[in-house]
Amino acid sequence: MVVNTLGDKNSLFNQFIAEIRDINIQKDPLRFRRNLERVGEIFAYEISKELDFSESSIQTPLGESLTNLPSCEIVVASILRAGLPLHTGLLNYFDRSENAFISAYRKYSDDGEFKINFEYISSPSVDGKVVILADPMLATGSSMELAYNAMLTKGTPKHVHIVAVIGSEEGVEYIKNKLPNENITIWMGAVDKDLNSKSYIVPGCGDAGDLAYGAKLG
Ligand SMILES: O=P(O)(O)OC[C@H]1O[C@H](OP(=O)(O)OP(=O)(O)O)[C@H](O)[C@@H]1O
Ligand SMILES: O=c1cc[nH]c(=O)[nH]1
Ligand SMILES: [Mg+2]
Repeated sequence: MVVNTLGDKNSLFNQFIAEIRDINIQKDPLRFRRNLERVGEIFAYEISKELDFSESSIQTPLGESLTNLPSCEIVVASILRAGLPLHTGLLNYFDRSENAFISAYRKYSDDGEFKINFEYISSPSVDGKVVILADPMLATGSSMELAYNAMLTKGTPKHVHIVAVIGSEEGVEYIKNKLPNENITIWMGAVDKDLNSKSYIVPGCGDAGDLAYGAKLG
C-alpha cells in the first residue's frame, strides 16, 4: 500500500498544517475550518494526478481544444464530524463528484476507555468508482477501518484513496495491516510519532472536531 506524505516535501501546504497545529491560531475556529478546507483542496489536486484521464474535445468560441480530463466517477466520503471541512475542500476541486457521509465517533465510558460508535452511512453506490475517504485525524486507525468497511456495504470501488491530515505512525501501520494491500492509496499531511494514553496524536493538533465545531457532550 503506497503512503504519500505531502508534508515531507517543502511547500505552502506545510504552512496550513502548521496553522492547524498552532494552539494560538486554533483560537479562531473559522480559520481552523478554512485551513482544513485548503488542505483538502491540495489533497484533491495531488490525487487528481493519479486518476485515469481521457482526451476530450472542448469547443471554444474560436475552435476546438483537445484536453485530457479525468474520466473516472468519484465519490468523496468523509467521517463526521471533523471530516466536514476537509470534505468541503476536496469537493471544491472534485466539484462534480458524488458524496458519502459516515457517522463514527469515539464513545467514552466512565473509566476513560472508548469504543467507536457507528450510526449510519449515507452513500451512493461505490461500484467501480474511485472513493476518496477522508478524516483529518488518523490516531489508532479504528474509525477509518470502520468507515472503509461501512463503505464496502455500498459496492466494490475501483480504488480507494484514504486521506488524513495528521496521523500517527501506529495508525498508518494499523491501516496497512488491516486493509487490503491492493487498490488503496494513503495520503497523509503529516505522520507524528506518538499517541498519548487517551489515544490522541502527539504532537498532533488536539481534538479536530471540537476545534472546528466546539465541545460536545459525552
Ligand atoms: O483513529 P481513531 O483512533 O479512530 O481516531 C480518529 C477519529 O477521532 C476523531 O473523531 P471523534 O471521535 O473525535 O469525533 P468528532 O469528529 O465528532 O469530534 C477523528 O476525526 C477521527 O474520526
Ligand atoms: O489526536 C486526535 C485523535 C483523535 N481525534 C482527534 O481529533 N485528535
Ligand atoms: Mg473529536
